[in-house]
Amino acid sequence: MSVLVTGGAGYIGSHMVWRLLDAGENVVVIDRLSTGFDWAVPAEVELVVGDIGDPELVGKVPRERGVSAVFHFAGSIVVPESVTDPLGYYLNNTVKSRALLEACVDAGVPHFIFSSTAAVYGTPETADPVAEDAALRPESPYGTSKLMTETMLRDTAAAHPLNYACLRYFNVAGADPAGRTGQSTPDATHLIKVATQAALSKRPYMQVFGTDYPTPDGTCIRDYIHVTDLVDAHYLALEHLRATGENLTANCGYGHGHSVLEVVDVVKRVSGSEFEVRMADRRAGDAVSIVANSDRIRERLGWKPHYDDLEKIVTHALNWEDALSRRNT
Ligand SMILES: NC(=O)c1ccc[n+]([C@@H]2O[C@H](COP(=O)([O-])OP(=O)(O)OC[C@H]3O[C@@H](n4cnc5c(N)ncnc54)[C@H](O)[C@@H]3O)[C@@H](O)[C@H]2O)c1
Ligand SMILES: O=c1ccn([C@@H]2O[C@H](COP(=O)(O)OP(=O)(O)O[C@H]3O[C@H](CO)[C@@H](O)[C@H](O)[C@H]3O)[C@@H](O)[C@H]2O)c(=O)[nH]1
Repeated sequence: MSVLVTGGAGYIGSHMVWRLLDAGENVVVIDRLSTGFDWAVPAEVELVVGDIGDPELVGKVPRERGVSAVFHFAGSIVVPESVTDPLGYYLNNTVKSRALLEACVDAGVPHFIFSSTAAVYGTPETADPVAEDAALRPESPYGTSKLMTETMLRDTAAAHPLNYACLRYFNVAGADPAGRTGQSTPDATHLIKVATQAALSKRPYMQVFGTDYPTPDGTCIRDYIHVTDLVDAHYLALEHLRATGENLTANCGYGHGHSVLEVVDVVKRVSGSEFEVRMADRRAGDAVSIVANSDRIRERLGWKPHYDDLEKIVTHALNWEDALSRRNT
């Protein structure tokens, strides 16, 4: 039997692949390599280059490889891009997830673990950490495209012998502490990635989007979760589905946040680089503050994070960014 990882050549998916290998699982990856890299997939893992929306491909792989669980990471992930290209996002994140799900039902795959997002909540009503039963009011086509897949999963699991976990990630950052993989997309827009690139002079400067928010230092607050703790949560979710068959929707975050300026300060301190930071206007669509209530994942899965420390997250991100420079030259 094997475990299928869609998007396994991407940032989070490649960490999942290593986590599964570390646990002794057989792994197969489907990735079309739009933002992922073939070299990010370990040599011992079969990489099927193709699209999860291709019914022939997704019809074949689960049957031929005896797939007993799917981790579904493949998708489009840039919130502002989804605003200008909503149909592209509904196609890649919703329509193609439907094709994959149908193939899983047809092949009798019992367990499905889905990459959802904090963007399903939109801007929370209060500054308190947001729990899973909060109102679901996505503010972008990206968030809606993910919520629609959550809904498809719920309804499919009610009708077929398939169970699922929807894991709603907050801000994923950092890299494999052993240096085996990391965030490799050169034009990624995520704060910690951008700041580490500025620290290593891969960018001439970075910008802080908005300094007049109603927060202590005027910049937005996010809950940054180390990618290794995130993939640990995924593996626990798989064990939970295998053991209990109970569906689960859970936030993945630590339960406390950091402002943009705090992140920038930590990157400067850890890197020892005084890179230029320009204060800029607010970026469209940014929530002021969003932090996870993570009680459910801790209680139901017994999840205990090991890297709940911004300095460690930044250190690992910097180490990977540095290693990438050597790979690119
Ligand atoms: N990075 C974050 O902070 C974050 C937060 C919340 C949710 N997520 C979700 O996690 C998942 C992984 O994100 P990531 O940061 O690793 O992004 P990524 O872009 O690094 O990885 C996505 C992978 O999917 C592949 N892919 C995209 N569309 C595909 C398709 N139609 N068929 C086959 N392969 C396809 C890409 O080539 C890439 O390798 C996404 O679903 C994203 O929405 C990410
Ligand atoms: O160069 C930069 C990049 C970001 N930011 C700010 O940093 C914060 C975090 O931004 P970013 O790292 O782009 O993440 P988010 O926009 O919060 O979105 C991420 O986190 C969401 C979950 O919270 C996921 O759904 C998304 O896929 C993922 O991109 C925001 O206030 C940004 O305005 C800057 O000031 N300068």
